[in-house]
Amino acid sequence: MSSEFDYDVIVIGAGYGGFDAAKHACEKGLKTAIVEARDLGGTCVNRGCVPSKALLAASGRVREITDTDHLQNFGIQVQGVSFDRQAIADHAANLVDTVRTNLGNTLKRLGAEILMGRGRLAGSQRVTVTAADGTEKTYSARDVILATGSDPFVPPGIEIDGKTVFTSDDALKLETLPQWIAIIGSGYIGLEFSDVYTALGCEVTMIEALDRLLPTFDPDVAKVAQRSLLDGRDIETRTGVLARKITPGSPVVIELADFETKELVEVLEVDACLVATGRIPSTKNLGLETVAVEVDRRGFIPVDDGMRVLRDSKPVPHLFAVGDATGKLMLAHAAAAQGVVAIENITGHPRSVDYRSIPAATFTHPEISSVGLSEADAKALGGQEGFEVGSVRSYFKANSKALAEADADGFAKVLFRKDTGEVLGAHIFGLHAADLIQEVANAIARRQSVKELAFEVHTHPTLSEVIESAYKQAATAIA
Ligand SMILES: Cc1cc2nc3c(=O)[nH]c(=O)nc-3n(C[C@H](O)[C@H](O)[C@H](O)COP(=O)(O)OP(=O)(O)OC[C@H]3O[C@@H](n4cnc5c(N)ncnc54)[C@H](O)[C@@H]3O)c2cc1C
Ligand SMILES: NC(=O)c1ccc[n+]([C@@H]2O[C@H](COP(=O)([O-])OP(=O)(O)OC[C@H]3O[C@@H](n4cnc5c(N)ncnc54)[C@H](O)[C@@H]3O)[C@@H](O)[C@H]2O)c1
Repeated sequence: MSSEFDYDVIVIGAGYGGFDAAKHACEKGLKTAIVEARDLGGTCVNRGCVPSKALLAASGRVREITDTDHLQNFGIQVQGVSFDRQAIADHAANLVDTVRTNLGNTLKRLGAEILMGRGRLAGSQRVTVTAADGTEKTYSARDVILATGSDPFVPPGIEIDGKTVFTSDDALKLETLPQWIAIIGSGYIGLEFSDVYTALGCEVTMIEALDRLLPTFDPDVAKVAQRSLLDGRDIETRTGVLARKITPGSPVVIELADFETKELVEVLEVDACLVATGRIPSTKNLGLETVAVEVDRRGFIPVDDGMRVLRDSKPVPHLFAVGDATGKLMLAHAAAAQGVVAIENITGHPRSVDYRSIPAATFTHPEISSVGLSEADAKALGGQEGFEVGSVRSYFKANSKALAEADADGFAKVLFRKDTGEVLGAHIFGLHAADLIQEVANAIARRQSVKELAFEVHTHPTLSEVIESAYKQAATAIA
């Protein structure tokens, strides 16, 4: 026990960022407390990754066994497929319970103290916790980690009733399957839910403010993904239009305005609407003013790559922040990695987060994944540092395993330095892209060159040979 302080470390927020920080702190022998205002596990476990992947798994099965054309390739006929919406919803809810319980048990087993309530800074090295009954208690800690995560962003003019107009928080409960649903936003959440809804028989209209769909993805990957995941499923789409007013009810009324002129262009009447327009940090009322820290324009806590909170661009002693609240990469594994890095620095082992090697995946059928630099950023870096960027594509239709699965749509694009061969990034659309990206992520983490990677032997026949083929093409291109 720390004699001077109540705890060595207090973590505010028990999402993946906070959980991994607290877990690693306990493993390092630190006296640790973790404060949570809502549910252990945060967004990912309760309202994010975990339930969404459960819905995608169940609806994916429905898609598979109702895809008669695909099954025909194997000589299989299936008739009369039915599913129970509530049972699918229960599958997701039960998984959430299991994962949340496991997470709590892990923290208890490791000796972390769980303080249920809302935490806020009360000056340097002090945290006040307000419990649900209003009682307050202030604790001291040598180091404090802010891990308060994020919430759905709802643009002004959009009214949420949680029944007919909702964010992912409510959509994950799968309380209804509307006949016609509009999805606002073609990012991660919009895409994953369009996959779930179309598999379960809903008609979807997708609305995107920017002038192209899937604007956050590699443009070439986005084109192929759009063809397969949206056009191929008869999803109606609108681009360059903002959902400027949405009124819940029956029907839900959506006013669409031109993104540039802001003039009304269309009014849609649908059965339901999912608002998937990004997320904002949960950094209000955190007591940041007590340590004179200012959040940025969008509310994110400024941090360096060692996860130290910055005040006037300089680290604030004993104060760290991790996860979505920092806005670096709003992904569960990124939050977890940041939590571990914060503890390493607290325990005197200097470490920083290597964002370039953190992969991302969208769990549609098939999946989309990426790691490292976009092609535009790679070329900009090349311009600054004086190297040329190479780009190769390897297609699933040339892969025996994908052909055996009769699921050979897609490709992997690998970006590399033409001088050294160092891998700079990869963007994949295709079967199991979320698993395939890890190999490239590991290569980027080690700053490896395609010159060596091209000689690494891959199991035949596996989808991993799509990456092997890309490495070989890249090595040949610079030989
Ligand atoms: C629908 C959906 C699907 C997703 N799918 C994926 C995926 O497949 N893969 C992936 O990597 N990421 C996914 N994400 C993103 C992922 O959920 C987040 O990046 C991750 O949860 C961030 O973790 P965090 O610890 O920073 O914050 P959070 O998980 O948001 O946790 C923060 C916690 O802090 C608590 N808190 C906030 N303020 C206080 C306070 N003052 N006092 C005490 N407690 C407080 C909150 O109650 C919450 O429990 C998904 C997100 C959504 C919405
Ligand atoms: N598989 C995963 O890892 C996963 C899954 C879901 C969510 N997430 C995380 O959650 C975050 C939030 O996801 P998201 O899909 O909500 O955000 P996003 O930023 O990925 O996409 C939001 C989209 O909505 C559009 N938009 C914004 N306002 C609009 C308006 N008024 N009208 C029309 N379009 C509008 C934006 O142009 C953008 O394309 C992601 O950034 C990601 O980090 C990750």
